[in-house]
Amino acid sequence: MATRSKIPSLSTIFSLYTSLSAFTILFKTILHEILPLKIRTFIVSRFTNYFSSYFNSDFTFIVEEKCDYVTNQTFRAAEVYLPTLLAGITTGSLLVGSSNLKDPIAKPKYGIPINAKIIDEFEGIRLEWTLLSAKNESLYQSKEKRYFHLTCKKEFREKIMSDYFIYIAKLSVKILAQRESLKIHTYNSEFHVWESTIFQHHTTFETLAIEPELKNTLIRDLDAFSNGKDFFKTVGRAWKRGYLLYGPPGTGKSSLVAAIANHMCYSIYDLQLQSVQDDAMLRKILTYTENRSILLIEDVDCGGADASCREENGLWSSCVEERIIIFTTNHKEKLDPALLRPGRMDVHVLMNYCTPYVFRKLAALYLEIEEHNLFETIEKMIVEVKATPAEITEQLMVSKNPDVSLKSLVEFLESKKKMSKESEEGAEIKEA
Ligand SMILES: Nc1ncnc2c1ncn2[C@@H]1O[C@H](COP(=O)(O)OP(=O)(O)OP(=O)(O)O)[C@@H](O)[C@H]1O
Repeated sequence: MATRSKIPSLSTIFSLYTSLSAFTILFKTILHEILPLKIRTFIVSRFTNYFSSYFNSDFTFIVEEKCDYVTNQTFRAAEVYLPTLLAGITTGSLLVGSSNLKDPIAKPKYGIPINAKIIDEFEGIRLEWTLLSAKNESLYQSKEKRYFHLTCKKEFREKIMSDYFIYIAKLSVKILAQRESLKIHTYNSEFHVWESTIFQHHTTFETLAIEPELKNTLIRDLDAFSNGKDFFKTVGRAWKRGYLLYGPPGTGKSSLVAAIANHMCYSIYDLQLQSVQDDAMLRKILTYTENRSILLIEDVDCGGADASCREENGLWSSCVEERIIIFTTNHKEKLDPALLRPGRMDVHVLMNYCTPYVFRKLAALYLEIEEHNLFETIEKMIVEVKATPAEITEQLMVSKNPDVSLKSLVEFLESKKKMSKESEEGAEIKEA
């Protein structure tokens, strides 16, 4: 009975509803008549925001492609890491492709499709990634802006911030170290951008003909650099290494750069110093390069020594890590002495004319032979005549038949010897 008496009668409910409706109409009228449109919109939006964030338990991180004008490393890590999750994705379609020019029948890799949701799980936390794209139209150009949304439950926000982003950054470094194709970036000074293409130079330390001591010293130096993060930190130096490769044209300086890139699995940024106008421009160009890469400045003697010295002054060391800089020159004697001072370029490498060892290595590579009855003659001539490895390889490629190509090489060396003798005699006559 007591329970029954608490239930309101139908007439009470009806009269309550009527008075409530009347109040709502009256309130709406007051709102419309008294409050201006701007204030009404403001009140409504504040209510909407409050209730939507109260009921929505999700949190979204926005990861843009650029951060403080440089490549956002979190974006880069996501770009490298997410394709590893795509094999199990349950969308109706997937982006696939292969950039492996060395192996045309290589299995294609997954790419990240725009707008597709990619689900990840980290320590039991469900995460949802989406790659988005927006067009940024300006007066002069239309640029595509890409960014990721990473959504998780609000309560995991701190965990994701402190652990998950570091986890994917570490994984991406590992993945990049195993990638099969490197890139070469060339600076386009007209549009102020680095243009990239697949790096196809197959030279390795195995196929580079250099003296064994030099090869072993270089490999040891590169490996020590690669494992030296803690050392560089302890001694308070930026984690970078500078190499100066010098020697006559055709002695393998560019081939050595390729061997270093392939050994380290680093991409190359090829910069023409002539296209750099001042320090500010150089700084900007360098901030758009990624770490674990080689900055290559070829023919540094050709009018850019000032800029190379500026660069050496360490202006970029603060913003990049794990970097190798390689300068090449055919004329070391023309370089600004400031660049050659101790502590500037860490390693100076002379790439010189062909030696008997280098010749044998080239014969093994190009003709697949270890011995031949012309070897002794050729070795003797190589000691007397200055011939570059590039000149020797040209002769070795004359024919697949070793008898033919080695004979051609002997003739080439004989004519070179004759020419140098004639020019020496000419010089003596002039002096007389
Ligand atoms: N040490 C070497 N081992 C194997 N091949 C070599 C070597 N040196 C030169 N070559 C061959 O000669 C070609 C030209 O050499 P490379 O471009 O590396 O010389 P370089 O010293 O960089 O010349 P430049 O100063 O003109 O740029 C290479 O593509 C390669 O085929």
